[in-house]
Amino acid sequence: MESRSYSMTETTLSTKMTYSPTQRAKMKKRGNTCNNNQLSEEPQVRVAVVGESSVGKSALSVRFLARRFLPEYAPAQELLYERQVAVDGHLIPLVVHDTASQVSSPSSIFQADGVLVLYSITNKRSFDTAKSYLEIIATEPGFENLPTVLVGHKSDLQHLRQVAYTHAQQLAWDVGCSFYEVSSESGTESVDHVFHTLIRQVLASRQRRKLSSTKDRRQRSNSITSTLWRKTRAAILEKLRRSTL
Ligand SMILES: Nc1nc2c(ncn2[C@@H]2O[C@H](COP(=O)(O)OP(=O)(O)OP(=O)(O)O)[C@@H](O)[C@H]2O)c(=O)[nH]1
Repeated sequence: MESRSYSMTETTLSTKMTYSPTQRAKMKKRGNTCNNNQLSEEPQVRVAVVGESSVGKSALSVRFLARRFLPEYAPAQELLYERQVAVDGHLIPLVVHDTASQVSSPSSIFQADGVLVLYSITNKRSFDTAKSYLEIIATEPGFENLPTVLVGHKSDLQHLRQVAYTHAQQLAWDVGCSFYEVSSESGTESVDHVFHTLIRQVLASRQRRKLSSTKDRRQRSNSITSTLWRKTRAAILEKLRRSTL
């Protein structure tokens, strides 16, 4: 795989962000914690953006990370973007993998903590491809409970719509993932919402795993304690029995 890590200073992607007063005010408005010192550092979150060619994977990634629209279509090789983002008081080192993967070998998904499955609402075939990705995520071993969001992209092109909203909604419902229609052309808000939703799902899933492993440890330790207690009790009873002989 050819991949590049962009640096924010060169291409406005990938840096450790510190926030200006204006940015902090905006983050506060969006519900994010606004003080760098109050943000808790989290482990890296890796997001794979998958979907058929030309559905707008690069446009969506760049809209979220660099707040601008890519009007030109330049078929891209795989790219990795790195940046820190603030979500709900957590400072997340985010890696966005703008993929060129084939549905038949979705290796990028194996390395991801969460997946955005894109199709264009103007292209029925891209919806079928998205469906194939969702089927793989739902059925392949190793992808159990992988946080996933289905994204109907280019929602500004309503007059060219080929995929009904309700059709996609039903698919998302069937496989148990979130679903949004968004446009990278129209602005940042809906695109932010998609990424933030996925990041929240990744954090929640990590939290669940942590809790269940703590529960397992506690159960194991309880069973060790009760075995020890049974042995100690037996030893005491034996001592008492001997002393009364
Ligand atoms: N109208 C509209 N056009 C969009 C939108 N998102 C992307 N495009 C356009 O769709 C074309 C393809 O976008 P890309 O981001 O290059 O698509 P891609 O999925 O990365 O394509 P590959 O690199 O071939 O995989 C570009 O001309 C974009 O400007 C959108 O939300 N609305």
